[in-house]
Amino acid sequence: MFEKGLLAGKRILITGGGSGLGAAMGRRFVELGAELVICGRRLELLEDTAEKLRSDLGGKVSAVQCDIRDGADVDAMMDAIWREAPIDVLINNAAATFIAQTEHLSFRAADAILAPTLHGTMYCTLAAGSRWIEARRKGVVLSILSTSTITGRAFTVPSAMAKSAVLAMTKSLAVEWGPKGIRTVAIAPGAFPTAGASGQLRPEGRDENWASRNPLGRPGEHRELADLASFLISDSAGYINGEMVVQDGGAHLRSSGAEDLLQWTDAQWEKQRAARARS
Ligand SMILES: CCCCCCC/C=C/C(=O)SCCNC(=O)CCNC(=O)[C@H](O)C(C)(C)COP(=O)(O)OP(=O)(O)OC[C@H]1O[C@@H](n2cnc3c(N)ncnc32)[C@H](O)[C@@H]1OP(=O)(O)O
Ligand SMILES: NC(=O)C1=CN([C@@H]2O[C@H](COP(=O)(O)OP(=O)(O)OC[C@H]3O[C@@H](n4cnc5c(N)ncnc54)[C@H](OP(=O)(O)O)[C@@H]3O)[C@@H](O)[C@H]2O)C=CC1
Repeated sequence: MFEKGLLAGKRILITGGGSGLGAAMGRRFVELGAELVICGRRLELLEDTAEKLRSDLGGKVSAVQCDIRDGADVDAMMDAIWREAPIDVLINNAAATFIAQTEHLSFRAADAILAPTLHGTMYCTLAAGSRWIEARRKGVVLSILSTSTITGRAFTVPSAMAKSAVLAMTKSLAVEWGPKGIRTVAIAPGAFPTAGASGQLRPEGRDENWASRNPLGRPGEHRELADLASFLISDSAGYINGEMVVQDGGAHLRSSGAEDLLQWTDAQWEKQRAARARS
């Protein structure tokens, strides 16, 4: 679909690049010629992913441990990256979520979602953007959001709030940083099964028929998202700025994806809380 060297010469940082969609995007970017840096909290996972990419594809891939909830950690990571070479693209992919009845969320639980998904994303964007602007370099920020930015989403309210805020950031910075050569873009994926998303969002007992209710009758494939991301960060998309592309098979036109949970009984929610307390 793409020229082999579509991303040649680009150095890309993916937050949460050790697993799930972050790892899938990383693989595609390296296939297309990019140099990759992946970060997250679990160094062993990151090293394993980086090693697999290097041995499969032969590209330059490095792993950095960083908790994006901590601004000082983000700055230290960016300093270390910049000492080697500046990045050209930041992928804001790391995030957290879980299903819960909102009235049962403690403040700490709300912060557990908002801290990486909103604050961490802002810290990474600021840390990359300020360095690009100081050096008068071009850059691209691609944020992985959600269709909850359009529909809202019951039972994952802090995630919907954080993703909507990052969409506002994407649109606002398109205007403020566009003149400085920095593009900000976003993808709103529908359901792309990953261990992280399934673990947090699809506990045992939740409706199994969600994929068949998608207008296209299937979930997304990681490769499809990775291809869209590759295009959006490439020079071929150089005139796309401030936009969020929805990639969900049309699912959000039908429902937000949380309506099955409205049927859950208090007993089911109680069971969900108890299962978490035991884990
Ligand atoms: C059409 C459908 C499309 C679907 C769209 C989906 C859109 C978004 C998807 C995603 O984001 S998928 C990515 C999912 N991946 C992850 O979440 C991975 C990262 N996860 C984590 O870091 C953690 O699992 C966590 C969920 C953030 C928890 O992290 P943390 O270590 O900070 O938590 P704790 O210290 O254990 O607890 C803090 C606080 O939060 C409460 N809490 C934690 N989990 C739950 C839960 N499942 N339910 C309710 N409350 C929870 C915990 O009890 C603590 O609060 P207090 O008890 O101290 O008050
Ligand atoms: N899969 C899906 O269906 C959908 C996913 N999305 C979005 O796609 C993105 C990827 O999700 P997905 O691949 O499914 O899930 P994963 O759980 O695999 O990805 C989350 C990644 O973020 C990292 N991460 C979490 N917290 C932090 C932190 N504080 N600091 C640094 N890294 C962190 C995790 O690594 P570690 O734990 O090692 O830190 C992990 O690699 C997310 O933004 C998600 O909201 C949106 C809609 C649907």
